Amino acid sequence: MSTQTSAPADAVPQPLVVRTVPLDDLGDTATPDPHDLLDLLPTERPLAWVRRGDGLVAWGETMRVTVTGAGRFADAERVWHEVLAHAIVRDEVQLPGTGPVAFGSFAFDDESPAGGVIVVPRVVVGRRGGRTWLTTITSGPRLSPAPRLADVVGPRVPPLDPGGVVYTDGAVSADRWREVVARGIDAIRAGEVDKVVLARDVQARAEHPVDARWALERLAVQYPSCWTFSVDGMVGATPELLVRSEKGLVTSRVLAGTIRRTGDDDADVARAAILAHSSKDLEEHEYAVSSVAQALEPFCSSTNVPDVPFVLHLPNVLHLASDVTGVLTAPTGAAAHPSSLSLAAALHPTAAVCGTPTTAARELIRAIEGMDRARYAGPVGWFGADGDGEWGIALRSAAIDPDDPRKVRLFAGCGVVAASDPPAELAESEAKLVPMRYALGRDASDS
Ligand SMILES: C=C(O[C@@H]1C=C(C(=O)O)C=C[C@H]1O)C(=O)O
Repeated sequence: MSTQTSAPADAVPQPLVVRTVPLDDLGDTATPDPHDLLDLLPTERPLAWVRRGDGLVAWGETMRVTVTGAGRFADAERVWHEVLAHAIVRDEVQLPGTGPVAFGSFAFDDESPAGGVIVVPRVVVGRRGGRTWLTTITSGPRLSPAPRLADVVGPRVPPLDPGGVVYTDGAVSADRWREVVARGIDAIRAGEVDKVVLARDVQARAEHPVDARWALERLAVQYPSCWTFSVDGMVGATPELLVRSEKGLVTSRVLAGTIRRTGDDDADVARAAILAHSSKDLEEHEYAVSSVAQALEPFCSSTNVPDVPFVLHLPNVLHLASDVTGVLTAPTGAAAHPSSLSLAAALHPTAAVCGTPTTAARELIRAIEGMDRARYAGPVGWFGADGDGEWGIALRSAAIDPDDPRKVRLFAGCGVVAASDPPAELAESEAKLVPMRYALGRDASDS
């Protein structure tokens, strides 16, 4: 386990200086458009967490903390608290996402060299429920003057078109991945696990370096009910919220159980009904919901777990979905309730992306999946000074290669139970690759 900061807390010569001011000149707040926020982003290292035009975009790096190992979440959180302890903050808006903010992305597996990162940006622009704000985070001896958007936003450079994209096999070819799924089913039948989530990657090579903003804009428009994110080269639009923690209330959107859409609305209504009654999918879903409910329980005075899932309609697939909620309480002996990142650490990996039981499923994934998931299926999101924040599961996502941004690794996985069928899972994984293929494409039908 190791922690590295580009500006370690004890070596930061000056405290963080954080100013949040209201912003009036950002689009029509009554009908938020994701472009209003995303259009502000520069090409270099854009940070984003947006949904239906609300959320946060950020750029610049005042501090970066890289972590590895099983303690990666706790290490990141410790450094964040150390830095905050000395921060000079004036927050004139006082909403979730105002004041100091850090974005993070963490590896799925404790043993992955991808580890994790939190980035404290230099500039954040946020919007929520018709209110918009600007935060600057610098370091210095005293409070800086109130920032103005015009001073911190560069000239708008439209997202760069990646050009033609060629797709090739990732670590495991599609054919061989069917065998991986078959091995997973054998392990379930042998009683090693009840459910395992198996994933694959696909390598994309674009004609030009991939500008994350190109993907973000396409994803935010096409997948408005998802959380469109960009943190340290990890880009995607996830439908699955690992945890949101806000003023003592915690929410998790659990997905598991999937059916592909046909493109025909009537047929899809019929498919939604099939999904809602499919015992195989309901079983997969139940494992995922129980894992979240059990992980939240020690931190909550009460939880609400829906009896039956609803069907979430996305352009590419339909999912069984449950919104689990809870009221946070301080665990015995602790003064405060845990931060959103600690909750994410406690929840991760849920059975929606790992399996049941967790340890055996993770071992099975290590043994048969044949790739390092890196930050795919790990927590991605942001948190603030009070620990509140939002962490999604990095699904429907891709990693832009930092050494060669023409290269992008796309990921997709599927929950496997005893009744699963390898060719059907392969087809489901293809459907889950559609959002990122679309994101790298060039016109509406490109996917
Ligand atoms: C693993 C992924 O998705 C997860 C698996 C699902 C399933 O198997 O039905 C559904 C949603 C996600 O929890 C992915 O998109 O890569």
